[in-house]
Amino acid sequence: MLPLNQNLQKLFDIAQKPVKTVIGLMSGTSLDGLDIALCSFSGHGLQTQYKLLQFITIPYPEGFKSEVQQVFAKKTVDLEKLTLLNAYIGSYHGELVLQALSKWDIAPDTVDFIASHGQTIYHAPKRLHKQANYPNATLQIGDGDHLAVKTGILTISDFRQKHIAAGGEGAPLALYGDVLLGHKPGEERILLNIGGIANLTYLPANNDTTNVLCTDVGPGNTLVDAACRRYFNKAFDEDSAIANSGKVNHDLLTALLSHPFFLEAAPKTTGPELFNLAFVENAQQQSQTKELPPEDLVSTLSAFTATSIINFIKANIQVDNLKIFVSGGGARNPFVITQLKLAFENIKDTSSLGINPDAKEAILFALLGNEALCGEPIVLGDNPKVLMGKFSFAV
Ligand SMILES: Nc1ncnc2c1ncn2[C@@H]1O[C@H](COP(=O)(O)OP(=O)(O)OP(=O)(O)O)[C@@H](O)[C@H]1O
Ligand SMILES: CC(=O)N[C@H]1[C@@H]2OC[C@@H](O2)[C@@H](O)[C@@H]1O[C@H](C)C(=O)O
Repeated sequence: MLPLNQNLQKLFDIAQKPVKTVIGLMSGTSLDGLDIALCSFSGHGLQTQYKLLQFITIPYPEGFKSEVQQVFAKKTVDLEKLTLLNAYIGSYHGELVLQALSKWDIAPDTVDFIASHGQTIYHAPKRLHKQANYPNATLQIGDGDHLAVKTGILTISDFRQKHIAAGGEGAPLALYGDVLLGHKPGEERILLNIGGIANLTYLPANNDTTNVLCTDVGPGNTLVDAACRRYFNKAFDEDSAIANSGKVNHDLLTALLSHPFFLEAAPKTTGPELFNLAFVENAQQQSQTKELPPEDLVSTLSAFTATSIINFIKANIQVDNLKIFVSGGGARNPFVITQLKLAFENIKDTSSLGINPDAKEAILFALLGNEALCGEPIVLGDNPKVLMGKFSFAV
């Protein structure tokens, strides 16, 4: 037999290791920074065991955010800018990984692989683009080859395309991690992530994976963040200070909740391509609330986030003794969490499951990378039965 080339040999050797050291990277729709989770993994599938060894979010500088904003969720963009950002973000994320490793005093060559989500630039499920001849589509940039070459570490990236190729919408991928790490027989659980967009996974007590449901439910923080940027020159509503200083306008709230997205059957996905300030202005026009004071707008948008989550769960997951575990930056938004607590008895953040709520999505990508390298496709109802991710070698 011919020897494997060095890249394939390395891949084979890593796949055989009983314990792997993995970096999971997530750069979400909030554009707040890069989440870096250093984990160790052993096993795969339902036997997966992981430990979070280190976690950091490295905030993006304002200059970087505004560059990305130029192409983010925009129908029309400067194609040169997009091309430049694809290479730049890959290499920049590589630099941030090296910074984090140096801070933790960990040598890059002790990391087996990086699993990188990249930066979503445009999410276009058919429900949004409505062009019969085109499939579901999504675009994440920050090419894995640049990360691999910059860090010298094998990189797995671009996880969402296979999900679409196999019939999905490319999201939410949380399902795969939530089933492997968050399921407990005998307990009705929801794992709710409130990031830029809110999504949830329902894990039934009877262990029936055909009944697992994972879907986006509506805006998480994206509208509140956008209103804070426009009216208060702030990146977000820290500790709900603005929302708590305003009043919820119920006419506007009703108009926001009347969007057909909320009546569509789950699973479904969405993004800031739909939930943006133009959508809010349209609802303000419908409800004749264009003159609303900005703090009332932030209150109403915060109530919109909470109410759309509450409505979805009440309409779709009618089970007794439901336990809800929240993650994502929205878990730190007191206004939203207070409303959720009024609606549901049993709600905590995912740290009570031993899962760091800020790190959960970065851990998810580390886990998906582990599956890509040494897992088997698993059956989860009608969800695509695939292993996702593309391999980039450092040499
Ligand atoms: N102290 C706080 N008070 C209020 N809101 C907060 C606080 N801390 C974080 N947030 C919210 O959380 C957001 C960041 O959330 P997160 O990092 O989960 O988003 P993301 O990973 O970009 O999202 P997605 O899962 O949609 O890709 C901030 O933009 C802000 O809206
Ligand atoms: C296309 C895209 O980037 N979607 C994100 C976004 O952020 C939250 C929600 O919308 C979710 O569907 C998804 O991310 C998580 C990690 C997921 O796929 O589970």
